[in-house]
Amino acid sequence: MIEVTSLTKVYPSGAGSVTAVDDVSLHVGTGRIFGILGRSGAGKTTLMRCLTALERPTSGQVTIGDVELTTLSASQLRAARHRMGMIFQHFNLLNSRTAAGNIAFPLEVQGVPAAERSARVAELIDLVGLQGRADAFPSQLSGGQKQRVGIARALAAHPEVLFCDEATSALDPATTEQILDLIKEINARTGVTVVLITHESEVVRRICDGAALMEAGRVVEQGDLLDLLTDPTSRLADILLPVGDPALAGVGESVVLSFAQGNTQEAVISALTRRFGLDVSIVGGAVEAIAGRKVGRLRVALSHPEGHYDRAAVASYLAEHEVSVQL
Ligand SMILES: Nc1ncnc2c1ncn2[C@@H]1O[C@H](COP(=O)(O)OP(=O)(O)OP(=O)(O)O)[C@@H](O)[C@H]1O
Repeated sequence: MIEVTSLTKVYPSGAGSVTAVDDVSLHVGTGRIFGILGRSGAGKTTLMRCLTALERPTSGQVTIGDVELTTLSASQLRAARHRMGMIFQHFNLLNSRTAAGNIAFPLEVQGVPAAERSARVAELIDLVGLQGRADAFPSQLSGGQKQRVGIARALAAHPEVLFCDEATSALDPATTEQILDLIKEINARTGVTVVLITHESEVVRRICDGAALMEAGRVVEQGDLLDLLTDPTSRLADILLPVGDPALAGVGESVVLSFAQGNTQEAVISALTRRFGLDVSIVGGAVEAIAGRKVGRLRVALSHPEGHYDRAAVASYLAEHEVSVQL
């Protein structure tokens, strides 16, 4: 479990200061895959550096498991960091060491005996799908293979949390998918909690079960991904499953219908026409398999020949059919 409480990080800047992280509170349950999405400059890297104790916050607390990082001494912090794995956008491998040598490195630093180290490295090579490449140097590996080495190295000491800092931003779309799927598989097999910071909505859509949206140093939304995606007012939902500009609605009232269920949405749309006499035109829509469910958002323009309709009845009919809407 990760608990962040009122975390603020202020950097001095020229004559003034920059608040890179501004009063952020976050909760990430054990074993979850949690994505922190934000544009460049939103404060993601600074937040990640505070979570991994590479940076001391100006104020606030970070608790990982049962350890409150902000109260630890330098040596206690080093020990706490052994319980965290990190992977990076540019892999940060040692070019003079083979894949196996890179994976073994943190175990050497921690003084793990040679025989135990080689057994663990062999296990990790298998886990990340690098069979046959253990003796290759980073310069002989593709970007995706380098990130597999990075993941294996991060997992070497059995961390409680795997932190991923823009881990797929340097990879092409197909390799990105493979690496994300690998992270998801590792989470399922080992139960390691995963925290990803990213500016790519695909990362959150593909593997996360929880997410936060960061803007100008603040977390403006956070929670269970399915709850956010089925909340018609969610900004994160608009980013992850965009459904078109309300201005394109033309005649009628533009509303978003959100659902996380089977194929009943077509029936719901026709019921709006049959039962309530509404004209419904579809402006835009997106349906994706997210967190193991089929999740959809649909922007429709609603109008009624008489100019008004029973909004409460429509809202409760939709709610009965597990379709969320804000009317
Ligand atoms: N060491 C520092 N000194 C001064 N200002 C900093 C420092 N590190 C970050 N900042 C400022 O804090 C803000 C947030 O930066 P941060 O790198 O955390 O954002 P980000 O969301 O990770 O962006 P990017 O994806 O571009 O790295 C920015 O305005 C940045 O200029």
